[in-house]
Amino acid sequence: EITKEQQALMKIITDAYNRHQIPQDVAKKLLQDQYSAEENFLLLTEMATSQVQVLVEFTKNIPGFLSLDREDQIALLKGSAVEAMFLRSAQVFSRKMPSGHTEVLEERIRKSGISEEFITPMFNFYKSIGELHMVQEEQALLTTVTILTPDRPYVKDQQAVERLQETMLDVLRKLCVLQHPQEPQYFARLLGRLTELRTLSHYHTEMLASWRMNDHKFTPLLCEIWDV
Ligand SMILES: CC(C)c1onc(-c2c(Cl)cccc2Cl)c1COc1ccc(-c2ccc3c(C(=O)O)c[nH]c3c2)cc1
Repeated sequence: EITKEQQALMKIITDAYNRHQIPQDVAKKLLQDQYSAEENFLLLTEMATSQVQVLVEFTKNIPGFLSLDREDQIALLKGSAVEAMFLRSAQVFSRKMPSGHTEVLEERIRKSGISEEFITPMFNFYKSIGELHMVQEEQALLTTVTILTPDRPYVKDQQAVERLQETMLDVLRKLCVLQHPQEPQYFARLLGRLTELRTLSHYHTEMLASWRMNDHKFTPLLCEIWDV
């Protein structure tokens, strides 16, 4: 019983999610043939920077987001960027990119100076997302729900964010029932992934600290969004 408004909302968000992707010429750089830890780190930094730009554009298309307090918009983007990028890169793995980016992306992540203690949970997450076989509407809405998390640091008007997130959760819940009728727990499993994302986000903070200790440089955009 998805209403007409909810269908319109889902279409806006899914179209925006599909429209805002890393440009193919940037994604293709993953296929170049240098595989040193240094080269991998530089390429992943380029991917992440491009992905953040794509994420900012996508977020502007979330109905109601631009009506939030300007500083809260920034706080939501900073607080959710890593989680949104885990979701997006997870979809690259589960989509089994035809252009073979999947294997190459995995290879570069595994050999970019990330310690094994973070690699294991990261790829377990990628596997658990792949097993959900989300349709693109679910992927777009799950990313939107993640961005609209009210309890990020420095968010002032949490109620306003909560109202928006609840609207999106209601659509996502109905969509899950429609798309996975044989699995009544599917929506709950999706929300369980959001908990896993928070844990990965904490690991990511340590990954950044370790890269910085080894004198790795990030781009100005990543320094701004990750306060590094
Ligand atoms: C600063 C660097 C070293 C970093 O720090 N933490 C992480 C990091 C890591 Cl290593 C894992 C998860 C999240 C983050 Cl932020 C990263 C690298 O982040 C990314 C972000 C996004 C892609 C990514 C997205 C889409 C596509 C795509 C398509 O859509 O067609 C094709 N190729 C894609 C590549 C890859 C790597």
